[in-house]
Amino acid sequence: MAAVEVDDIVVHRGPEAAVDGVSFQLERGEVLALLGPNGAGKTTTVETLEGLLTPTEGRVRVLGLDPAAEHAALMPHLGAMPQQGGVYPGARAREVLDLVAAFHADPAPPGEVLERVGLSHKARAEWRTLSGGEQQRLSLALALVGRPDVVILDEPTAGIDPSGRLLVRQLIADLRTAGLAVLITTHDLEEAEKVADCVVIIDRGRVVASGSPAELMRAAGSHEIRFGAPPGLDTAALGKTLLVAVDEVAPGEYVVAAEATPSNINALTGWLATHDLPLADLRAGRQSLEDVFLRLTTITGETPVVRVDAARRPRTPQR
Ligand SMILES: Nc1ncnc2c1ncn2[C@@H]1O[C@H](COP(=O)(O)OP(=O)(O)OP(=O)(O)O)[C@@H](O)[C@H]1O
Repeated sequence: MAAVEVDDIVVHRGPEAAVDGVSFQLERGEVLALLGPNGAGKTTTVETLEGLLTPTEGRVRVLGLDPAAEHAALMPHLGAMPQQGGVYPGARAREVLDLVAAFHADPAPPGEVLERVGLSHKARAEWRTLSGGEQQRLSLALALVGRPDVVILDEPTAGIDPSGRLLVRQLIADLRTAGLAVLITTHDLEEAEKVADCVVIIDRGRVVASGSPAELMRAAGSHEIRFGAPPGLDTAALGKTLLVAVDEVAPGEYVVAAEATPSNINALTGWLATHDLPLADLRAGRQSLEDVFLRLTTITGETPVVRVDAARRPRTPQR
């Protein structure tokens, strides 16, 4: 049994379906990143996993439990970090953590948790006096103090400084190593690429791609060779030789839509040599997850250009 199972759920917020046929699974010891543009349905999905919203169609299970109908049984095992803290403004950081720890049968020592999120020095500070990033860190501590089996972190690094981001990434990696199932939503695609075993990209309430970051980048045909040479090369002729598209993306800067295999590099340098053209620089590259994301999601209000479904998830076909 997967730690989290989401099967073809439809979730309404008002008359509109904010989530419209989303499926994925998350195993223990895995990190899944839910990505998507603003309004895609990430928080709606997360709130459904937390039992705060109920799907009108489909099925959700967390540790085999229905999060809405079996909320009380699930809560001790689920650590959730909401997008907004929801903490009483006058409460002190350590007090809030102690309070939440007291609800759990076997909590982690609150002092240690505060230390792990780099907030020991603010233990006595009131919530309202914490900076945005510090509030985020405290929310993360609140999600972890009950020693959960499944952790859901809604934008865990939003507003957190670069060293805090590293800390959160390390923390997520530690949780995975400890065998927890970790689901994060994020707009930080570099973060998703670094920490996630599986990425699910949703747009307008539907899954447009899922798979490991590497699978997605491979499936999107994301390899390229970049090189510098004199401006105005005959890219059509070079493209014919290489049997792929060649673009001059800036004067004297070229991108070949091909993997940097020895034979492709050989063909490219051979063509330049034949035409007595100098090679200024040569880089083998891979597009980032951000490139893939932008290709797949609706950033202009038009229909997504490419749809990839690279991995075993979702199990059921998307509608
Ligand atoms: N309380 C609500 N009442 C009605 N509609 C809502 C409510 N909350 C969200 N929505 C709508 O549901 C859709 C999905 O919103 P959701 O918050 O799940 O998106 P998201 O992917 O988390 O976005 P973001 O990246 O901006 O946080 C949006 O169209 C949003 O306007």
